[in-house]
Amino acid sequence: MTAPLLSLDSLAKSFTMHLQGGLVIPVVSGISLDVAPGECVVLGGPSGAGKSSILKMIYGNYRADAGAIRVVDGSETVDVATAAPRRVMALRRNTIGYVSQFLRVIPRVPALTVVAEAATAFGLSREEAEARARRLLTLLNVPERLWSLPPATFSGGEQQRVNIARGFIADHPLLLLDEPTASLDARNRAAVVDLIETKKAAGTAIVGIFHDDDVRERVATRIVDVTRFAASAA
Ligand SMILES: Nc1ncnc2c1ncn2[C@@H]1O[C@H](COP(=O)(O)OP(=O)(O)OP(=O)(O)O)[C@@H](O)[C@H]1O
Repeated sequence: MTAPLLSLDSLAKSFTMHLQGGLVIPVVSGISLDVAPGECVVLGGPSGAGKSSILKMIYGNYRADAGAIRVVDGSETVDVATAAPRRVMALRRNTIGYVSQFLRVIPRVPALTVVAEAATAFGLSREEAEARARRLLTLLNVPERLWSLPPATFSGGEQQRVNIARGFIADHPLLLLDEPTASLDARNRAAVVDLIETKKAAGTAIVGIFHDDDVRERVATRIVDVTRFAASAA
């Protein structure tokens, strides 16, 4: 088997509610999972099982309570669980892409620039970035008349497609997808499935959450039910 790009080792997460007298809510524990280049591992399980929390730990948004999150970054391996914030920021720039369920709207910046900026931040030239942005917005059926407008007034589905274009434009070796197809119609879901297949074929390692069964079945190389990592209250 190809060496993993991402390795979760005995990872655990609970939340401490400081305003509730320090109440501890255990979420997941003992997560060990390897993801190789070209694989798409889908996290399954019911609402509240901890799927998004796992993605947020890998991206460094949530701190892990225990365990390691090893990510291969060029010739180095970085443990996100213990890395300094500056190292995590560099990982996000070069190695880990993340598509959340909603676009964080940036005021006054046109949609084409919102998308292209993710590629220039990754190190591509402005020309290449804009060419890729145009191609992706076309593939995702975002009408050209919208490209020069800021996405603040776009519909939910249009904003989400700008968000997906932004997440897919660079060549990050690891891509985290948190329900990217949630607000899309069948045609655009199919466009996202095609984009995921292209990334897999290019050797990107993907960890994703998809509520649509048809999308999940089409893109998953493996489905991991996270309820098997359910943590119990101490
Ligand atoms: N920042 C937070 N503070 C407190 N509790 C949180 C926080 N984030 C998540 N939780 C709790 O952790 C549990 C897991 O949430 P998470 O969002 O990871 O689940 P999920 O499996 O992705 O659910 P869904 O499918 O509904 O999105 C939930 O009980 C949630 O309330």
